[in-house]
Amino acid sequence: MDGVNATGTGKSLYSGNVSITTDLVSSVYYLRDNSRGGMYTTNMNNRTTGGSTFTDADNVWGTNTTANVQSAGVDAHYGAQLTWDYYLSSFGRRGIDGNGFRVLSRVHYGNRYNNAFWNGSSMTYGDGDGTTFRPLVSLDVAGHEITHGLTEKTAGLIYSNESGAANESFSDIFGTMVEYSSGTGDYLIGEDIYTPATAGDALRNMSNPAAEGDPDHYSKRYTGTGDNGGVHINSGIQNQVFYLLAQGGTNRTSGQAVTGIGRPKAAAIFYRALTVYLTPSSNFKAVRTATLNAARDLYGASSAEYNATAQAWTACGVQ
Ligand SMILES: Cc1cccc(C(=O)O)c1OC(=O)C1CC1
Ligand SMILES: [Ca+2]
Ligand SMILES: [Zn+2]
Repeated sequence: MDGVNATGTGKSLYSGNVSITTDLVSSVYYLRDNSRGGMYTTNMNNRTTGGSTFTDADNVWGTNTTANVQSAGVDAHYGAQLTWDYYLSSFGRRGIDGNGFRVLSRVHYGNRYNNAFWNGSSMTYGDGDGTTFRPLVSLDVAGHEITHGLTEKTAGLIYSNESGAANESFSDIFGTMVEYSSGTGDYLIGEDIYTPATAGDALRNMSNPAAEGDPDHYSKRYTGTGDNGGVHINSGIQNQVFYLLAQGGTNRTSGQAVTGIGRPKAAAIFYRALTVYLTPSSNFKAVRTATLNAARDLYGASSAEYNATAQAWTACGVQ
């Protein structure tokens, strides 16, 4: 039944008080957004099956604390909303499939569950155990998980070894872009959710991957079999390429400098590479080629943007 779009007030865990689009049906508000493909957010009640769409009587949701189960629902719903808006306003893409794909966000999954994942049709967020993780619903995580869906529906990068590390990096890149779209951002991944007792750390660091134990240069890549061949480790190489291309700077391993072109242009190059050129088995060399093709298409073969793209990959050891 089509309800009436309403603007609710969401008291989130990590983004303060935010406006969220909700659905009014017979005097009850639902955490559903008919203006964005019908995306909706459910409460899993700390189980791993079932779940029901959050409802509310007065369209004011959560209390900015975990004491109210709606708070995490607000973050997940807001994160999905910002991710939809980012891809639509930046690239004209309506949803992860370009055809208004209806995103489901599931929160309070499992018991003290230290994970967040995309399962092919929905994002799922655990509450964390309170020591390693707080509820995993921050903006960069929402953007990260939903981008796994976009990657699945475009390049389909196989989730192991270098194609898997590229897959992970695209999710970190666009999770970060979604976070910045909120008005404030950083090049840390999961800083709001990771180890609440330790300030300043994160799951990953794009400006200095080594700060979280990941490589910033191809010569330092992990070649073992853990983590599906290091998908969350070697992502640091491509994350560093993006950071240097966007912001400019010098790679700590090679000492090579890169002239930055700004986040929007760097994101446009990586988005076009992902959605036009890459294939399931693409490795870092193929991503370099794809981003050069994208930069040529967007800015010209001898443009500053093209040259900076080549410079960034070279600085990180991918020729
Ligand atoms: C916490 C976690 C564990 C395992 C896989 C992922 C995954 O989605 O790759 C994961 O979530 C993240 O990396 C998000 C970005 C913080
Ligand atoms: Ca961040
Ligand atoms: Zn991921």
